[in-house]
Amino acid sequence: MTLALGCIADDYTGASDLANTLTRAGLRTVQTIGIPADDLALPEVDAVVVSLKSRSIEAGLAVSRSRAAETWLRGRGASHVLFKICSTFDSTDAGNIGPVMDALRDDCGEGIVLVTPAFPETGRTVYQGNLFVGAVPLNESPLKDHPLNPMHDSSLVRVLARQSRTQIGLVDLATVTRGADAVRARLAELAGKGIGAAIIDAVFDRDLETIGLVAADHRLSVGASGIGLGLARALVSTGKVKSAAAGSESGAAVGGPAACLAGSCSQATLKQIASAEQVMPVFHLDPDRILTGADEAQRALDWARPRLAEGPVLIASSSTPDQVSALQARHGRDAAGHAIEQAMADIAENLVKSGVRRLVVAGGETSGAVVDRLKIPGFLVGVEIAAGVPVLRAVGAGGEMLLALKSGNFGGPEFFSDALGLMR
Ligand SMILES: Nc1ncnc2c1ncn2[C@@H]1O[C@H](COP(=O)(O)OP(=O)(O)OP(=O)(O)O)[C@@H](O)[C@H]1O
Ligand SMILES: O=C(O)[C@@H](O)C(=O)CO
Repeated sequence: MTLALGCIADDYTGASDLANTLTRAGLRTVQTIGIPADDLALPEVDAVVVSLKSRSIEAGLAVSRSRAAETWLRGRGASHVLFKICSTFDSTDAGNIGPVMDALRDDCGEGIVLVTPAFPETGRTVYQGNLFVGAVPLNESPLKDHPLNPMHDSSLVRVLARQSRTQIGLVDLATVTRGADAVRARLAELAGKGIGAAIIDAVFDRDLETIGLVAADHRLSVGASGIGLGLARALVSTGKVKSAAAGSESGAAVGGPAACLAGSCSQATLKQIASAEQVMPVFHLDPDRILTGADEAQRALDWARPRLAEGPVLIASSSTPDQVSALQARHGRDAAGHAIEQAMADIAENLVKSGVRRLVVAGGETSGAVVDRLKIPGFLVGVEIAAGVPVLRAVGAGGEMLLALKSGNFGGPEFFSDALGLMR
């Protein structure tokens, strides 16, 4: 297998978002959980997305795991590696986008790295280096209340400069609009000044196509699914990859009981839970009980098991920003997040033991905890449920299973029923 594109994603939902984008753009793509074991049989593909759970861990660990993934991908022929980050640039001043970018850049000897989280299909655009989420700048969006990495600055040039060892430049939209050669000239100018990375503006998919053409000549880029789209289209349009039919079917029906787990506290997920209340039974976990050692997971399982034969159920830990802040003040941010993720993993593991074969999970960290616990080594990409969220078929696991891993902010109000409707 010689890869046309290697990708390292900093969380599992982000990885499936990217794998979905690459597949839709014609690249045969597989998503692996971590670096694949040597004995994992992978199909012949153009792109591998190695999913890490490195967004919110200590920067040194994020760097070492990303480096190992890069070595594996380059060893399979990937001349370009995309480090997939969140389209809302989820990170703190301690990292992890800057430190991982710096390390990968050193490893591959890249002069200047293009960076953009733009993903117009989901409302993420970048103008003059400022990230917009829908109509508002990042710092006015719901991301200002994110439980793990509240985002308070929309200027990505500033945000990345606080995290990185290199100076950060800007390639503005006027330059992108003038085309690939104009972007190349601007990058050469910035690199000549010793600048090692540049935020690049993008508002429309056509901007991403220009960016993809330029990025494809480099060894490394950093961004969300938008730059993945640009890279994939560039690989197809330059003939480096023969376009494959998008993965519109996810194999034979799996059937069996279905369940949804929500650990995301995003506004989108809160709305989706409220809609689900109309069509399926919903159990609201008590986060305080999880943190004080009560067997809240068992209480949820006792509630769920008798209901599974009648239809899907949803178990949610999600709370409003005020409730999240109050819980974190009582127990600490990391302890709260970790304990709830582990409770979700316990619930998922036991639901699967009870026969659940179709599982929808909301939230990147939550999905990471669940997929790790289920020991799933990788996924094939099926139909798209919503922008950035495909149906995933587990590969190499014990039994057949379908999953959907939803990034916190993605999907319409009916997401849970939309997903289950496509997971047969
Ligand atoms: N009620 C709650 N109070 C405090 N923290 C919570 C609560 N419910 C869940 N959490 C934690 O909040 C974090 C949510 O992160 P997660 O990545 O799962 O969702 P998200 O950030 O909305 O999704 P994404 O990363 O895909 O955008 C997790 O660590 C989870 O355990
Ligand atoms: O890019 C995004 O917004 C998503 O794929 C994601 O990474 C959220 O966790």
